[in-house]
Parts: sequence; C-alpha cells; structure tokens
Amino acid sequence: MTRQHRVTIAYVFKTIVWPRRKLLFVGLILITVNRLTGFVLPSVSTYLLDEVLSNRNIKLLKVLLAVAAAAISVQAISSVVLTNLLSVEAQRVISILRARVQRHILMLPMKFFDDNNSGSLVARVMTDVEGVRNIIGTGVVQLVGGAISIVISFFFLVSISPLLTGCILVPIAIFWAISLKTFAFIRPIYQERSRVNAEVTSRLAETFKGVRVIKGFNAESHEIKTFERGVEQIFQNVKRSLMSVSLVTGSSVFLLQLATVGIMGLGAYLIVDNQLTVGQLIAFALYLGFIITPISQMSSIGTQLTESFAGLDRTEELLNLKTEYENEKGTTPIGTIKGDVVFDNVTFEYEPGKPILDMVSFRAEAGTITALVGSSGSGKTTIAGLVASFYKPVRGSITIDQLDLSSITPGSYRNQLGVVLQDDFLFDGTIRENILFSNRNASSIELTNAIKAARVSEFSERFQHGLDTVIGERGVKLSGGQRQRIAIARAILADPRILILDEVTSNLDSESENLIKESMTELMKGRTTFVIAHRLSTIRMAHQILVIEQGAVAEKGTHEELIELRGRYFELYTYQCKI
Ligand SMILES: Nc1ncnc2c1ncn2[C@@H]1O[C@H](COP(=O)(O)OP(=O)(O)OP(=O)(O)O)[C@@H](O)[C@H]1O
Repeated sequence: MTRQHRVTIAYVFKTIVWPRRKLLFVGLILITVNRLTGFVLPSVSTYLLDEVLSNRNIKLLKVLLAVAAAAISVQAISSVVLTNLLSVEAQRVISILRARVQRHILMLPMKFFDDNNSGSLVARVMTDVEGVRNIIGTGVVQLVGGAISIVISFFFLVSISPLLTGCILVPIAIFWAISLKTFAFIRPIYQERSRVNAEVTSRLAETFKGVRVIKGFNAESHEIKTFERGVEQIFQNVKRSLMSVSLVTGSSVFLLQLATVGIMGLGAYLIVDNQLTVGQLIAFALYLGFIITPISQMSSIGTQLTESFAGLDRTEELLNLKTEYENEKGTTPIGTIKGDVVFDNVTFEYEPGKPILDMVSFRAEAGTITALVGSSGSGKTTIAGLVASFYKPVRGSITIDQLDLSSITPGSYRNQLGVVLQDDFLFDGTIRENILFSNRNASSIELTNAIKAARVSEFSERFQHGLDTVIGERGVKLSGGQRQRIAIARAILADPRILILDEVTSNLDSESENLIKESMTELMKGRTTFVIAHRLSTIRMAHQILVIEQGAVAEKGTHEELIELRGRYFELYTYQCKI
C-alpha cells in the first residue's frame, strides 16, 4: 500500500469511521451475533445424526428444533437490523459527501473549471464517494463477519479432526494466493475503467448538447464512430477483468470440490476406522462452507476497499484545493458599492509565462458605460473576467471604490454584479424560473417590472402558458433574441451595481434588434457597465471606448474623439460602416 493510501486511511478513519464509532460498535455486536447464530445449524445437525437418529431420542429432537428455530430467527432479525443500520448510514454519508464535494467544487476558482471537463467533475461528485459503502456499509459487515466466521469455523474444524483440517488448508492457501495475484492485476483495470467511463459519458453528453452542429455538418457518422470506439474501450476493459474474475471463481469452485472429494475419501476412511462419526463428517463439511465463502468474498472486498480508498483519495485531494474564499487576502466583505472601477497597470496570464493582458490601465466611473472593442482574441473577454473577479491580476491592481478587489470576499462583491453573456446560461425550466434565478426573493411587482423593462412580456404573453412556458434545454424552444431578453430581465431583477454585457453578434431582425436595444438601455441605466460591443448603436452610447489590441489598450476616448484620431478605431468603424 502506498504512503498516499495510508494518509487516506487515517483521513477516512478520522472523518468517516470515528464520528460513527457508536453505530459501528453496535454494528459489530450485531455482526458477531449474526455469525454466531449461523453456527447453530451445523452443530444441531451433528446431534441430529449422532444422537437423535442413532438413539431415537424424540425429546432431544424437539429441543434441537426449538434451538434451530430460535437461531434462524435471531440471524434473520440481526441481518435486517444490520442492513438498516449500516447500509442506510453509508448511503447517508454518501449523500452528505456528494453535497460537500459539489459545494466545494462550485466555490473553486474559475481556473479549475478551465482545466477540468464537466463530465469528469460529475464523476467526482457522484462516483468517487460511493466507496464509503464499502467502508461503513455492507463491505465492513462482510469483512468483519467473514473474519469471525473463519476463526470460529477453524476452531470447530480442528476440534472435529485436525487431520482433515490440515488437508483443506492446502487448497485454501492456493486459492488465497491466486486471488491476491488476480486482484492486484485487476486493480489498475478498474481504475482505467472509471477514467474511460467518465470520458465516454461526457463526450456523449456533449454530442446530445451539440446535436444541432452535428446534424448541421452531417457529422453523425463521426460521432457514431467516436462513441463506438469509446464503448469498445469499455468492453475490452470489462472483458479483461471478467476473464480474471472468472479465473478466481473457477479456481474457487475447483479447489472447493477438490477439498470436498479429499474430505469424502479421508472422512469415509476415518469413519470406517471409527475415528469419526457420520454426524461429525457432515458438520465438518458444513463448517468448511463457513470458511470458503468468506475467504472468496474477502479477497474481492480487499479490491473494493482499495478502489474505495482510491476514490476517496481523489475526493480528499479535491476538498484540499483552496476555494475562492480561502484566499488569505480576500477576506473583507464589501457593503453596497458605488461602482467606481480602476485598472492600474494590470498584467494577466492564464498560463504562467504567457501574458494575455499587458499593463492595462483605465478608469470606469460609477454609472458610466465602457465599451470594449478590438479584434478577436485581443483580450476583451479577459478584461470582463477580471472585472467579475473570476481571475486575479498577476501584477497591478483592480480597485472598486478605491478598495483592492483581491482583498474583498468574492461573494459580497458578486452580489452586486450582473452578467449577460452571448451564449447565456438558460436551464431547462420555465421563463419565470430562469428570470427569478438571479433573485429568488423578488416580489411579483419586481418581476413584472423586470419583464416589462426587458421586453419579455411582448413574447411571453403570446405563449399559452405565459411565464410558465417551459423553454427546453438551454432555451432551445426560444429564438436568439428572446433568449437574450430573458437574460436581460434576469440581470435587471438582480439590480447589480456593476454590469458585464457581451453583446450577441448574430444578426437579429430590426424589430428584435430594437427590442434588445431598448431593454439593454433600461438595464444599463445608472450602472457601471462594461460591454463587449458589436453594435455601433451601443458603442455610440458609451461614455468611453477602450480599443484593445494584443492585450493592451491601444486607444481610449469617446466615439467622436476616436474618429478624430483616425487610428485603429476609425479603421474598425469605417470597416463596419462599409458592410
Ligand atoms: N481560459 C483560458 N485559458 C487559456 N487561455 C485563454 C483562456 N481564455 C482565453 N484565452 C486566450 O486569451 C486570449 C484573449 O482571449 P479573450 O477571450 O479575452 O479575447 P476576446 O478579445 O474576448 O476575443 P473575441 O472577441 O474573439 O471573443 C486569446 O488568445 C485566448 O486564446
């Protein structure tokens, strides 16, 4: 076992096992009672054959039947209570852990989401924590229960016949060795399986999400082939592990039968030689079952436990990542802001050594509109991301009302921030739910005002179910302009002090264009707005225009000033006017 695993065992013990020590102690007592009562039946059979049948002792038969009935009942009851106690608790812990991991992931910085695909994150929340089941659920019952059964059975076997016991130890040792080898071989196969599964699942989800592009480019056959390759990989992986598992199962059956034949032969000889009774031989065979079954179970539980620890290891690693709220600097909550934003020589890089923004400086006064224009990839979205505190500058500073943004707790700041992005996030729910998403406590008057201001009512009223119309995944049942207006209504309802807008580039008909312009104007009123602008009408409304080129502010000023300058903005403007 690696050092990493030892750390995890200590972690698992401290955080999962120890807080439930009372429950696990009750569980252990129940397991012991359960396994002990299991031994009553084989003991009864010895007496049945050797005493009741041989001496025709009906009185003893009645006692034996009563004892057997009591034992079976206790066994059944303890088994039900055990399952309810431990398995239910394991599932409770799984739910708690899942919620904790999801909460932690959501609080991680944006960089984490840039580096991890959503499919693998889903697996980390849903699958990685499932191993808990093996640690406090059925796994531990089988492990501890199995150990108890083996020790007690071994004691009974030796007491019946040391010679016969010696004979069965050889095949058991062989079986144990085969199992250990096989499971060591299977372990990496299982690890690979969870990785491949996550990959194939997330690609499949993307295929369905991007079905419009796929059909549009007639690329179904490519997606089909990619998926076929994925399922083939899973199949090959499962095939390899199945072959190994069948080797273990096959050898266990073979060795068990070999031991049975040996015992039959040697046992019969001992009976003839009066060293053993028929009842004892039958009891011996029954006790043997109590050893073989847990041994085969325990070797596979060993693998499951290793898998569980590997999963929990990944969970622990994730939970140890610092959230945005654990930044030593960003600890001051901020009250209501005016919205004065200053970039002072801000340099930023996504990857170390590859600067994307270089010494960017500007001031956006509270309540003004700043338009970001410039060629594709110049860094406009990056500037917007920095204003939203999704990323931190590598050098230089960003201040909000003269307070350093990196010293402010992200939540208290983003409470006062609104974003309307090009490909805005709408989820599969009703129009109402999608708008209320930004402010669940909004009154119906506030909602109505937002809907009116964003010109949503103009289309929602035409729908049969109005605001309660379900819009499909990512709003597919709406037009692009309608989706934008919902996103704008959502931002109006949030009533932010600072607003980030990424204008849609897609061509809308002039009616939609006008409606969006009106709703945007409503939204921007009195808020410090940063707009990645594509429409001249928006740009002309701006109090200042920043022309961004190759990560730097190339020009700064109002529309008139920049036109007069006859520089980069003039080029962009005249180019757009031509088309
Ligand atoms: N998450 C990221 N990780 C690494 N590099 C990134 C990331 N996001 C953007 N970049 C890079 O940063 C540069 C600036 O990108 P940005 O999105 O800010 O440009 P933009 O001006 O908004 O472009 P567009 O107008 O095309 O949207 C690009 O070269 C891009 O490849």
